[in-house]
Amino acid sequence: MTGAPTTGQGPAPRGPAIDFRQVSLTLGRTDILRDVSFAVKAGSVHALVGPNGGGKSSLIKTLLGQMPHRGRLALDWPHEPGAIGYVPQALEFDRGLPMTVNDFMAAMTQRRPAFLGLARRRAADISAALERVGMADKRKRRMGALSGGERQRVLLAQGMIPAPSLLVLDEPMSALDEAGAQVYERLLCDWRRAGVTVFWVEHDLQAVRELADHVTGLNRGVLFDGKPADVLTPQRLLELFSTRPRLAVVSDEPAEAAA
Ligand SMILES: Nc1ncnc2c1ncn2[C@@H]1O[C@H](COP(=O)(O)OP(=O)(O)OP(=O)(O)O)[C@@H](O)[C@H]1O
Repeated sequence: MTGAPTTGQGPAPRGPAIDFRQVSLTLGRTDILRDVSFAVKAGSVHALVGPNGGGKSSLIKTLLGQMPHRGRLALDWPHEPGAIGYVPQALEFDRGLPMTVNDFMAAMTQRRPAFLGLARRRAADISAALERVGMADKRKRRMGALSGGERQRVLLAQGMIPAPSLLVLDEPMSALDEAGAQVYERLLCDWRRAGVTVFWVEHDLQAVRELADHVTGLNRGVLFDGKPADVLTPQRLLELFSTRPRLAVVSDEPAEAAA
């Protein structure tokens, strides 16, 4: 056992605590993240909110080791390191591609090429994951023929194989309809019960208020950090999503660029 903090409620966590300590990211000449410091408790559902372009996806990519950051980023696992599931914001692909849901799940979750079919070892996991998101009956549909919400359910399903101890979700609810949102809420309950750490970028602040244990506001740097009921105050939200600070930045640009 390590000294990972726990949520103080529910089961012993199987997911890691995460410590961001003065994490900065500069791409080209742009400061994307500046001295970002906050902690995610092991086994908690932790939401990340902020305006468009505030650096949320970049922080996720940094967490996944895909960005040349400065500062310290540590994952403190309660036991052996487990699997990390990642659900991206969207999936870019040619809609005309003859790729079924089964093909996509095979390509995402097994090493052998998808055209050789599903590995027997993975077939049961894939069926169970598609069942959990309500997509088992559409597994032979072409990915390009699915609605945005259905594609998002499939993206959630691929993030569940192999069973993750840490789930990193980039706006998983953005295209979900009401039924899809209920599916997602059930999954969150299951993950919380299993002690999985969930790090979740979300724009729907009502969902964050109802479903997250903790929330961090990010706009290049950390704006606030705490329990949703304490920190998501009307004044905070006004400041967070106000366009005025960005207009001030734009006014520094040459006139034609700002137009
Ligand atoms: N590879 C890159 N090179 C240069 N700038 C980048 C790169 N990736 C992202 N950025 C810039 O970093 C800033 C933060 O982008 P990011 O996608 O992390 O924000 P976000 O908070 O996830 O936004 P949204 O809510 O709109 O998805 C943006 O100004 C974006 O243009």
